[in-house]
Amino acid sequence: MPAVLEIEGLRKTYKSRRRGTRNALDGFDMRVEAGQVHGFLGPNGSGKTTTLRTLLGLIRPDGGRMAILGQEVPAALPAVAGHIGAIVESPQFFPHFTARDTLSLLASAGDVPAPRIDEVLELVGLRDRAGERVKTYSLGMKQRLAVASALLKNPKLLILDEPANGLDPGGIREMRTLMRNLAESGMTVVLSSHILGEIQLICDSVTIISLGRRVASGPVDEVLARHSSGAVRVRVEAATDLPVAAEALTRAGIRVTGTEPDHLMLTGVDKPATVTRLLAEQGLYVSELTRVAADLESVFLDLTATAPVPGQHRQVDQSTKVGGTEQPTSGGWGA
Ligand SMILES: Nc1ncnc2c1ncn2[C@@H]1O[C@H](COP(=O)(O)OP(=O)(O)OP(=O)(O)O)[C@@H](O)[C@H]1O
Repeated sequence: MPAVLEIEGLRKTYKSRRRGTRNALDGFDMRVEAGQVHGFLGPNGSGKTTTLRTLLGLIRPDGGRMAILGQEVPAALPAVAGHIGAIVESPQFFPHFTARDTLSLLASAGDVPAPRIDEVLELVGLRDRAGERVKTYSLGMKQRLAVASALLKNPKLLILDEPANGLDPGGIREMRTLMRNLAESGMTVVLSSHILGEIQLICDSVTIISLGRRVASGPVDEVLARHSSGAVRVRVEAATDLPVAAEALTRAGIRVTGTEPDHLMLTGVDKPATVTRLLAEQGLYVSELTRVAADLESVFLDLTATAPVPGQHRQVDQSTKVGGTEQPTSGGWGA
């Protein structure tokens, strides 16, 4: 079966007189199979929005190819646009309109039959509040209205940029249930998110992007299994010594992917005895050293510290880490 979404070698360079040249996408690949909830992950500035905007024909790429539902885009966008629902920029609604007014306006503009309005209101759980003005809605309700508007055309592919952004835990859970229900009804959902625990719960598969290139992709379980090797939790006798421990391990080329109040998370540890030795050299005594299955967050943090090899044009999956510990300049984390 052809992929619902296929991207190969996508390139985009922004040029501006003030900021110079910036490679936002540097030969990026992505593939999403039908009926999946697919997570699109990357640090700030890694190229997610550029990818989604390029897919939707809002930005012209400098190279590479893209296909949606088996048709090459942007050439076939007029033919496939009716099968795509997308929220890439924060949608703006008329504050004095009700949700029903808003959807009616969009439905008549898009030739969507009126009964579909009630269907989408039901799907996103806004039917009871559909007669209230949007300005009285919570952020979560506005997000659900945005999803409802993207669902009007009953798309085969739904693309959502940060759908859980700013939502409280209850809102995030509702969004999760909605995504799963949509996938079960046969829709393919691509969502970018910064909430990695959420992506791990919600998604069947993921693509991780860093510095405009793919660093990992595949079913969530496989990505975790492939990148879990060498994940270790370490405690020392006095928790106040953890910063010294982290520094010594980092100096020796071990990646510290998490610093908790009472322990450190490490990756890339071939021999746990190395950790014991390095810490003993600092006069620190290990009280726990446990191999753990990595979660998506630690895999992500590890992978996005991976930089392309200068001068080589290939996916970062095969490239090396810069200095073992260096973070990409465009890295960073959080919304
Ligand atoms: N219009 C533009 N002009 C110049 N540079 C841009 C423009 N838009 C994006 N960039 C740069 O391209 C790179 C990729 O940006 P992009 O917005 O695609 O990243 P992102 O992964 O969506 O980030 P975030 O998670 O912060 O939204 C960044 O270095 C960004 O500064």
